[in-house]
Amino acid sequence: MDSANKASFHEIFKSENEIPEEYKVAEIHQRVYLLNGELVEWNGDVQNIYSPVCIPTENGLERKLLGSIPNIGPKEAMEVLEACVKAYDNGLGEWPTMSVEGRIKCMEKFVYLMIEQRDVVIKLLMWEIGKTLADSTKEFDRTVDYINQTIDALKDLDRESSRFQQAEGTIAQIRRAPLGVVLSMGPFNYPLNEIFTTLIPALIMGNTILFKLPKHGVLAHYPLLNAFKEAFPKGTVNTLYGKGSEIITPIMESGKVNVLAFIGSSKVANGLKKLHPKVNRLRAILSLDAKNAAIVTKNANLDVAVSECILGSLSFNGQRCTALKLIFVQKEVAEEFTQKLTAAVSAMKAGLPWEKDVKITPLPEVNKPVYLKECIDDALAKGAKVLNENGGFTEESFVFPAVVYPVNSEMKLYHEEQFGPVIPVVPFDDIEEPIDYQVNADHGMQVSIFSEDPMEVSKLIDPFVNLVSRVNINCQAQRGPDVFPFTGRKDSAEGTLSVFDALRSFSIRSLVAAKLTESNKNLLNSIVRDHDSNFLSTDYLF
Ligand SMILES: NC(=O)C1=CN([C@@H]2O[C@H](COP(=O)(O)OP(=O)(O)OC[C@H]3O[C@@H](n4cnc5c(N)ncnc54)[C@H](OP(=O)(O)O)[C@@H]3O)[C@@H](O)[C@H]2O)C=CC1
Ligand SMILES: O=C(O)[C@H](O)COP(=O)(O)O
Repeated sequence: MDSANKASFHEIFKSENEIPEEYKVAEIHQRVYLLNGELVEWNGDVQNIYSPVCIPTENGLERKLLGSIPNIGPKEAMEVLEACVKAYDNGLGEWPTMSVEGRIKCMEKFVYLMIEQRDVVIKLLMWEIGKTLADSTKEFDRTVDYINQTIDALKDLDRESSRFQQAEGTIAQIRRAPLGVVLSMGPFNYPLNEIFTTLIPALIMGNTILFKLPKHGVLAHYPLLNAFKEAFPKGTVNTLYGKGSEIITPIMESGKVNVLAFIGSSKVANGLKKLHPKVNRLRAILSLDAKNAAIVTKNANLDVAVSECILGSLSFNGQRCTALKLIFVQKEVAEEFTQKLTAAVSAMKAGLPWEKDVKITPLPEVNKPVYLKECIDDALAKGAKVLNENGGFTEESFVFPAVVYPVNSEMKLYHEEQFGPVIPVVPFDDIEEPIDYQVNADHGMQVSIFSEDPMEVSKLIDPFVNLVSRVNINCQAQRGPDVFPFTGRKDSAEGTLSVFDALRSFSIRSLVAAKLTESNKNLLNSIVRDHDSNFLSTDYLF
């Protein structure tokens, strides 16, 4: 890389006085955690939280200190678990027995209090994980929408379970009952949204929750602690802060967690599952790693393919499980495609999260720049090139995206989930090659097919529908809309999330059944009206 190009990236990190006042945040030194409805004070060990945004100092670039959080130990972690177990009380606690209407009211109060914290949470997301202003705002608003959609979906579900079914002389009402104590954990790339995609449906179905936040993104939750405390009964929601390996291990080993709701890497998820002494009693709802491929055939509209592959590969610097992490391009169009791709990547603006039009921002994971360099060097040593001039340029936490070509199955970039701003491009002759990749991959989440030929598209859909859980046609891979099912095959997922699926995943269908006689009909009719007296449907079977 020549020094003129490097110089243009030195401007990325600004001194504190160059940061606009409206985007500055005060340090947060959190000394409380939520236990049994109280914000319990913590005077022990703490963990410092740093931003991926660096500040130039006399000693060079340094990650800005954002604050600190309690490092609670195993003893306190077990108290948090016990509060949760007690609040559930074998299904007899205040929360699991509360009417659906009552739970919805609590959730509505929570959303109201959450929205009051919108601006500060968005600012913290930018500082803690380096997400752009547009994407941080989207993460917050999407989370609020998700909660509201969940409330609506629960109303529909409750209406459904107010009805009776009858077959073979038996009549039954199918109720949705909670599962128990849910441990919810999530990754750093959507620290707010991902935790809430399990915590909210689990909670509203009557389970009690303890949750552990990722170390990048934990402070963005601090303004919401009070909302949890105010909105829900004691012990219903409890928080864990500290080193995952120290505090989660005893919790899992206790056997008192009924549901592990985990979004993150399969390595950590599988390790946690194994700790449960009776793993058959543990329900696991997991959303895990993926290496989604794009397939650009000779019949693709290359402009569409390039713009969607860039969105897919580089939104939030490629740090999404749904990101496109390997691009197959048919040899006939490989040169034109890579030229267009390289030009578009080179034109992307790098900078700090709140700056206008910025798409490429600093990365939170301290070791990520070194790991990405290893992957790129491995490919270079095996015959690939970085096509764009500044590709892979690194300055402390910042890495400019690299288009690497031609990548093959001997290289790390072909197999490993880079989860960062590197686009490996694989030329292919025969369409069987990307299919083989998917057959042999450990993951099976999504694929994106780019072609304008209906016959070709139709021929490709069938194998891929059976290899992954979503086939995208002429568009990038993504989780949304959140009402669509979100899952994966092989190491990519266990269970399904979405506004509707999650309510079902965090509950069990529990029957109230009776012989179909005239007197039972009358009895059940009056029971269902009682159960439903202050809520919803009057649309009964009889
Ligand atoms: N399918 C999906 O929906 C998504 C999947 N992902 C996947 O997540 C990964 C990236 O996220 P990342 O945050 O690095 O995932 P990790 O699996 O490293 O972390 C997820 C959570 O587990 C905690 N944790 C990590 N190690 C341990 C341990 N030994 N014991 C207990 N808890 C632990 C983390 O806490 P701490 O931060 O404190 O270490 C964090 O809260 C990628 O593989 C990506 O594909 C990401 C987003 C969505
Ligand atoms: O965390 C992730 O990577 C998400 O599940 C991806 O969500 P998105 O496709 O909406 O960005």
